[in-house]
Amino acid sequence: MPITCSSCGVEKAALRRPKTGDKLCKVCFFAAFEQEVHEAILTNNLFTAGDRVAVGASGGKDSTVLAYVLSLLNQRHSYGLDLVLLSVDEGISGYRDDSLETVKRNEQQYGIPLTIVSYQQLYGWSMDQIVKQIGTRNNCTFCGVFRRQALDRGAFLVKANKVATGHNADDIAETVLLNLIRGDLPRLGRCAGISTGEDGDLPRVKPFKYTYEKEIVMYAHFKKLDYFSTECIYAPYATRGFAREFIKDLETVRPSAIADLVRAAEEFRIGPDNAEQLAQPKTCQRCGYLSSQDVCKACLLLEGLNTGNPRLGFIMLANIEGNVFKLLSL
Ligand SMILES: Nc1ncnc2c1ncn2[C@@H]1O[C@H](COP(=O)(O)OP(=O)(O)OP(=O)(O)O)[C@@H](O)[C@H]1O
Repeated sequence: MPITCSSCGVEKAALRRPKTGDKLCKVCFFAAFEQEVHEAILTNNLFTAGDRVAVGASGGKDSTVLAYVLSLLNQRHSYGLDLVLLSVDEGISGYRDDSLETVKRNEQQYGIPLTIVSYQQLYGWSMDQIVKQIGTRNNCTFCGVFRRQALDRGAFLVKANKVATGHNADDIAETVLLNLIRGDLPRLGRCAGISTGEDGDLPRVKPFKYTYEKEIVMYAHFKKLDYFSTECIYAPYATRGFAREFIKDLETVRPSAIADLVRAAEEFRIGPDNAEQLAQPKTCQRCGYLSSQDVCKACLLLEGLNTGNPRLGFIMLANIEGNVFKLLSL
């Protein structure tokens, strides 16, 4: 006997929402999903009419759904946003080149203009070249630091005043756990924020902060969105993967684990000692882009690469972060 949608009471239920357990038809699921993102945007004042928003577009499920839903909500609720797609080509053959083809199709499908910036063009190094130099152990650190700055630089290039990324509740829960393991209290207190850098030139917002990854996948699947679903070829070595597996296991005994981890970090109060460690935003003395230190992390890592001693950049980075675990992993 088919189960009826618990929202409209008319249509056949097509799915069980991972977040609430509700059995819904496709139309009611779409409506609930979109409404929750809309409420997260409104409640947290993520956007102001006239904002030019660079949507970080990797071609993966999260950013593809984000671009689609932002464009839909922008029209439906007249947000008055000027949306642009911004992709960073890290130079990973067999991975990013394929996913960028997806973003190029999304540009046509959603009618949002796309700009691509590359590590090669910005730093003179592709990730393939970096991995050749340093191997696959610490490569995600280089990629993460460069991507963060590349998104800033791309956003300045297209004259965006805000960056939106597809980070979802699962991503944030993983970050909470990683910061806890590292004992990085200043970051622990900050990582669950739905927006960062509000005081600076380029705030970043995460409209999917409360959205579960499983629901994003369901949304993309039922809407038949065009996205790229292969994992990064260099990612299997990242610590984040282990945090992800741990949270998945935890969810089997505690289904609210993701929401709990996000809430725990939100509730976390930064004491005066840790507050001092929260560096104020400034500009890098070398490249002039946003930095929390006199010389930004990208420039430190680049110095190591360009002097043929990539470990040096990594050590300098670990030192300014006071991250003994990074040093131990060398
Ligand atoms: N190469 C890139 N170019 C532009 N934005 C990116 C890129 N990589 C990541 N991002 C942005 O950062 C967010 C989080 O990236 P992450 O690497 O965690 O991927 P993810 O969780 O698999 O997301 P997605 O499914 O969108 O790839 C993405 O949703 C996207 O907004």
